[in-house]
Amino acid sequence: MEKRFVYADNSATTRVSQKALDAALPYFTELYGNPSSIYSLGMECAKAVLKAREQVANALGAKVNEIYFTAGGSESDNWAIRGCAQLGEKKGKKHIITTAFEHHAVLHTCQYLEKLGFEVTYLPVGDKGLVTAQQVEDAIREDTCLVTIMTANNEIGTIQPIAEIGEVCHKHGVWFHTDAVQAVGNIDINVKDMNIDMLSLSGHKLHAPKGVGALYVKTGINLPNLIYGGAQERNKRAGTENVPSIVALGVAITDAVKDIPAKNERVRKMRDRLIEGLLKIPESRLNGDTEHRLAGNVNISVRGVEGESLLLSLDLQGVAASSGSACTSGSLDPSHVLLSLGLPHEVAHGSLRLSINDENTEEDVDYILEVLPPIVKHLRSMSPLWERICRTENIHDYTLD
Ligand SMILES: Cc1ncc(COP(=O)(O)O)c(C=O)c1O
Ligand code: FES
Repeated sequence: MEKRFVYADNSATTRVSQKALDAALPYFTELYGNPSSIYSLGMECAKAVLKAREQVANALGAKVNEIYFTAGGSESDNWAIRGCAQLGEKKGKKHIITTAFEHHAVLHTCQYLEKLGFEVTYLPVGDKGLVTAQQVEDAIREDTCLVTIMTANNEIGTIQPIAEIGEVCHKHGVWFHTDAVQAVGNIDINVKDMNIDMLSLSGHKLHAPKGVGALYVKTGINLPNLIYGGAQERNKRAGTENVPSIVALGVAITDAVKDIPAKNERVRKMRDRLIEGLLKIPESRLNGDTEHRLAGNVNISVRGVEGESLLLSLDLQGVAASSGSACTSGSLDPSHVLLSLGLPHEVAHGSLRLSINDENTEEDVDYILEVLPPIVKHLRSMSPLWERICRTENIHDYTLD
């Protein structure tokens, strides 16, 4: 098969759609006003920001004044969690519930709050990467101010029972925030039906640019500022708006939430063919639940090889993928998500995430299935770790066949 470029890392980031780019471009050139200015050029821009706010609100089933634009998923997570902690502290509530496999934007914020005297419960996610509403209910205490649990995991794609978790939180009068950065555009979301009080999303995961995102905050929650210094975002988030990116986010999210079931059916078929093909590699396993899983997520561990080596070899063949998450791929530490499933370090290290979407084709799948197994075979033939595994576990070393 001829060498081709296959982008299979859509959980790391996505391409900006042509439509989103076209909508944004005039706001760099002709329509460069400051939305706070009162002359026409400024007001044009303020109108564009309002339209984008309506588009984001519609995509989530929220009200326009419940949407705040931010600089992305990490900022939204920080704002929601630190804001709720501040509100909770005033009422003497200094306990937070989250899971062991959240994105670092959530985990590191929680760890920071622990240093300030908060107590955090990190719920275990089991070997499938799922939590239950019952686990949340059992962990709620008198002094719990916030539950923050991601809608879909960025590494293994597992989808949590958000509506049930939200219901339990409301029963006990606890705020519920969800990091839906990986979920928006991939599963249908309605913040009211799903009992969500706060939700983080990020533009670059849904075909808008990097560095723009939003936080949904339910009416009635008076979240304190994360950034002070101006009246933007209804006095809550200072700083001149990133108008072109906000416009692009409005357009991109409107498209992203259209016809999700139909889009997913096609993506899921490709994903399942990938999984089936890759699991033919001896001593490989799929990480995370098979059913409650994003349609485009494949996460496999291949024993006896390093995830990093797999990535480099795949890159030479034109395939862009990821090992663990984008941040962890730069380091040699195994992913905290895979460790939270109970995988031994050795297995977690040999993990590969392929995240496809509706821009991928059946030919992409064919290509990955053609190039990956020989890469594994080659890497194993040079791996002292694989040799040791074969020797100690009496596995037939097929790389020598
Ligand atoms: C689940 C999750 N939360 C938060 C983020 C951070 O988003 P951003 O890159 O927009 O700050 C990411 C991106 O990797 C993510 O996957
Ligand atoms: S990009 Fe997701 S872990 Fe950093």
